[in-house]
Amino acid sequence: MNWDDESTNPTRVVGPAADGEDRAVEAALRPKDLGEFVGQERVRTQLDLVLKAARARGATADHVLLSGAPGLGKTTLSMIIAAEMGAPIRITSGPAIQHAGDLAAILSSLAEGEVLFLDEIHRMSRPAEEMLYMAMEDFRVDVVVGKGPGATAIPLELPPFTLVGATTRAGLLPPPLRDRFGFTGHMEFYSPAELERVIHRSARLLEVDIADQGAAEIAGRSRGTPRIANRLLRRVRDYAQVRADGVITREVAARALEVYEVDARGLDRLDRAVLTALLTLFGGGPVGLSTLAVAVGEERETVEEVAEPFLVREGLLARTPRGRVATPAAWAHLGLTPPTASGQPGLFAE
Ligand SMILES: Nc1ncnc2c1ncn2[C@@H]1O[C@H](COP(=O)(O)OP(=O)(O)OP(=O)(O)O)[C@@H](O)[C@H]1O
Repeated sequence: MNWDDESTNPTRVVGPAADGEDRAVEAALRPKDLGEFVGQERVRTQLDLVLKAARARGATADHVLLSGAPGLGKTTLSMIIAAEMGAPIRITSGPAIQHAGDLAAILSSLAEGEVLFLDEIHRMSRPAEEMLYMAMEDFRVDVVVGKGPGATAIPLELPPFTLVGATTRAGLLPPPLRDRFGFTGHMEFYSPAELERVIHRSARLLEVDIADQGAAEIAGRSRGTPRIANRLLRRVRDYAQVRADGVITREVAARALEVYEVDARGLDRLDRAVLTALLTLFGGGPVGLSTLAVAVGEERETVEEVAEPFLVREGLLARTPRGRVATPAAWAHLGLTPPTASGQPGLFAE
């Protein structure tokens, strides 16, 4: 099974990247203003001040950098910024801008005050990135015409605009780019209570009948991510329609998510396979990544990049210099007992 490309992998119901169905329904579920946007109090309060101050000055808002994992609401916030400023928005991404000319074409066609949302800004090409520095600071680009010794740079004035850059890793951005943003917002994973609010709101929009406990059950399995919460809600709705009376109760949600192999903590089959192998075959570790990957019949990269980040975040697995090690919480989660002194003691075993 190919788990690597989460964007095309239809089997991973807890993958954070958007799939085709997500894209089709997300537009309808996006909050339209800051008041509707759930959670992220700090970013919301700070952004509210930035936008209100810009509006009061009759100016274009400062450039904004949003960092955080996929599915936490960066695209949604960029649309809210445009809406709050009463400005149009243009959406593109770093990988779509291969040449500086691609960027020049976009920048030169922006309207005054327009918001340019640049997703995955860390994946832009170097020449485009350098052009962006000048555009952000001076609202000007140099368009190079011709090649070789005869090439000339023609300066082009741009209307003031607001760049909203999004990145999963702010640390990957070169400091000169990072420094040109007036405001940086770090998006955190959502608490279960916040996800419950997201789920109730989406259920209302999708006209799905859901009990508080049903929403809590889905929230607990959504890995801190609204996109996953909305996707699980849709899968549970299907189950409720076909196998129950359409109402999402706690039992219906739990049964539905069992069908999709998402456990009470949001682990899926791959996550559990990795943990089970670590505990049952290697006594909780330490064990090398390659050995662990062979044991679960997956590629090293799949284990390292798809399964491990969430297991580490949940405090179920630790990456140590000696190899992968299960924590006491991992034994408890799978209902297993760690080996005693007569067995093979793990790093965390007493
Ligand atoms: N704070 C929030 N309140 C309510 N819904 C939210 C919130 N954040 C995200 N969502 C929902 O989650 C979905 C995914 O959000 P969005 O596309 O903005 O994430 P993203 O961070 O841009 O992801 P990616 O980096 O993969 O593009 C949206 O449909 C939106 O409805």
